[in-house]
Amino acid sequence: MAQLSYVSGSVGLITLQNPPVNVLSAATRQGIMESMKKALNDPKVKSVVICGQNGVFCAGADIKEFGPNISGPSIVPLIYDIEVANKPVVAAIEGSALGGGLELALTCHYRIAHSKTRLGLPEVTLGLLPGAGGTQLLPRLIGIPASLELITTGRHITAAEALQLGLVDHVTQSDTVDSAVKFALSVEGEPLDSRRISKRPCPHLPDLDAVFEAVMQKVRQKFYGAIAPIACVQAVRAAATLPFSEGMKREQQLMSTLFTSGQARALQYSFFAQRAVGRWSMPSGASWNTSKARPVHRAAVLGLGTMGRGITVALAQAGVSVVAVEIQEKQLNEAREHVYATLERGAQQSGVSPSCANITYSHDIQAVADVDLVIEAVLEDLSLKEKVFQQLSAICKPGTLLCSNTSSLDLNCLASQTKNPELVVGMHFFAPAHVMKLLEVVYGSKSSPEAVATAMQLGKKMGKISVAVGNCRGFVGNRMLKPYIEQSYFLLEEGATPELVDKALEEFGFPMGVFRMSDLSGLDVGWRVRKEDGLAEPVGTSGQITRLRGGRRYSPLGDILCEHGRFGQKTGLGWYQYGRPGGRVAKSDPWVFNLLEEYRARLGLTARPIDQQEVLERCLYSLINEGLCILEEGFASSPEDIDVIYVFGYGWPKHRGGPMFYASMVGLATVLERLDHYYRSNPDVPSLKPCKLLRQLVASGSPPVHKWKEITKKIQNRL
Ligand SMILES: CC(C)(COP(=O)(O)OP(=O)(O)OC[C@H]1O[C@@H](n2cnc3c(N)ncnc32)[C@H](O)[C@@H]1OP(=O)(O)O)[C@@H](O)C(=O)NCCC(=O)NCCSC(=O)/C=C/CCCCCCCCCCCCC(=O)O
Repeated sequence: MAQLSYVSGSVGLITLQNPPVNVLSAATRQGIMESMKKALNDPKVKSVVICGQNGVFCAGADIKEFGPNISGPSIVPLIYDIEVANKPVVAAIEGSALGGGLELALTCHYRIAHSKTRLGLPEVTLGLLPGAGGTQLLPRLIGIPASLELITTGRHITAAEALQLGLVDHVTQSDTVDSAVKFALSVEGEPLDSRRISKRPCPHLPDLDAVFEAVMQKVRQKFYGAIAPIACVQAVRAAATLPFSEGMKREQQLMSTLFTSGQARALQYSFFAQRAVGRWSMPSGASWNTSKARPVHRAAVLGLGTMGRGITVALAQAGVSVVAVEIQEKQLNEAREHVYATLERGAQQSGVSPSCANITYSHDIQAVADVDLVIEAVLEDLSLKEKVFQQLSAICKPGTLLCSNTSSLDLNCLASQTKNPELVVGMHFFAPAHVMKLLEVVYGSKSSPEAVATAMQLGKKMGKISVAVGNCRGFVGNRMLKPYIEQSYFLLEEGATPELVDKALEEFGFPMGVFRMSDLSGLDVGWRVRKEDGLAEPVGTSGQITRLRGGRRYSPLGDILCEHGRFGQKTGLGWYQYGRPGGRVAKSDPWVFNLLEEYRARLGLTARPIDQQEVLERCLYSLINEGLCILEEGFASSPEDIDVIYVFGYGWPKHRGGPMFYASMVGLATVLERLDHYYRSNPDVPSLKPCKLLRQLVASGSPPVHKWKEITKKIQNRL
């Protein structure tokens, strides 16, 4: 797992060999230790170069090994043997140097990086801190402010930025190992004391207390509820105030607390879940490793409203040539300007040139005739979309993939309008489409595996985390949102306020509670759907209110707000007041309190005290229950799919893993017991009725999330 060879007469070359990304698993650590010992004891060796096989230096500790019993040599003493070595050690960094990989490089006396390398200390994103000395070494090398920023965000940086910060000594465009070997030869025999970072003092920072206080406040706000960023700040503070050995002890202390935390488990689960969703499968058995994606060189976006514009930007930024079509001239011109400005801004931020040259605009749908793939993003109206799909099917060259950005309509209806329904899939983006990471790739009953593979691959190219899901109402994300929102309305009827419900959810870790979120996305969207479903009927001021519709409890509160023109932020009024249309700052609105009181009085409902626990249980457990139904019915193929959708599309707090992981942390038996309890007192609310899969999982001893598939398969086989 690490090999010593000899080059250029006097250089010992240690190569990490643990594909694909040379993580520091037990055998690799053992290999480094033995190779280092051999090289240092060999009088022929005057310098050492450490590199990684296959163009990757090292992605850090092996996360799969984390747990109560880590075997093999400990990482900290191992890499510090490198710093104390009496022969110069040079890190030849290419590909990635992350976490423990970067810490390994920091204990080397010199660092040469290839220009395409990414470096960083991303441990915070795994619920940890850089626990192999990173919090003590980095501030001594690049100073406190830059270290705080890198360590608390876990951001990966380019070699150019690393050079600017003083994190690496040289950046090369040519062969990294060759450059490092030449460099090692040039420094043989030179004194090493000044090269040992642990021996350096931390650069002085005036107003130390004020700097740390400000960073701590920022971190608490930005990563609400997460403990790792706070521990990171505390550890860096130790570097600034304590001698190295004391700082190391503090780092280890803080690391021990994080290492066994539920948050670390959740974040590490999420790391692997993000990768697992790429290994998609369909109920037919087709999957990622049996289906070949087609190349997409040229794509079209049809409809340049908010979503269409974001999708155009995302495609252009991914280097795909785009034909952007909008039939309304005014909207087309506005879109062109908007897309241009967004690309310019993005280019300024990332330091690359904008990709405007990749886009052509047209108001004629015929312009899509020779593209490889179309993404339709016209208004969310079934008959309009059906017409568009008929046209696309007639215009596009044979084999063009036809995708819809619908968030709720039946994909099979759209596919049935085309000559080749196997070429139709959903690509459900989230607003803003060029920013949000999530993409639901929806397969209909006739979608071909090749079409799914192509949409998944295009999503990856656009930097999205793509999840393949089945074609049920609302797909996965929005379907689960329905019972969550429904419960929040029922809670208002029973005595809660929007503020109380939102506070509970925001303290749980959502960036916005359900009511603030609804105000942001627009209350009229759901209202239109409910009207189409025949649920929302005008109430008026003196009309009768029926709470039982379609055989189940229904709350018309959202409809009443819409009847008063309160569509949320865009109208300046919704569940809160915003001062003006488009305002962002939510303020409590006495109008809403009065409405709730009058509403309860009209229905003879008595307000009762509701606590945060009840809000969380009812909103979250009903959402979890719906997720389990989706798994049971096979519209998502694994709990990881659902969790990734919720974390990356719906603001579920990352450090809680996702709804399925959270349920397993709370205890499936507890979730079942609470749902049973609430369903008993609300038998007209079917979303509170625990689903079969939940009962089955509990009956099987509540296995961990990665074992649920065995049980879902059994249920599906019986259906
Ligand atoms: C950028 C990447 C490196 C590469 O990206 P890409 O090319 O897209 O490839 P991927 O698909 O992402 O990855 C390929 C496969 O490799 C797997 N992988 C990647 N990284 C790791 C890893 N670090 N560990 C394990 N596996 C990894 C990945 O899953 C893929 O496989 P598969 O498809 O899933 O099968 C990108 O991969 C990336 O960003 N990787 C993560 C980098 C990272 O986060 N590194 C930091 C790791 S944590 C670390 O380094 C910590 C260091 C300090 C260690 C100190 C340890 C002390 C422990 C003791 C603490 C005391 C406890 C006391 C307890 C008590 O008191 O009891």
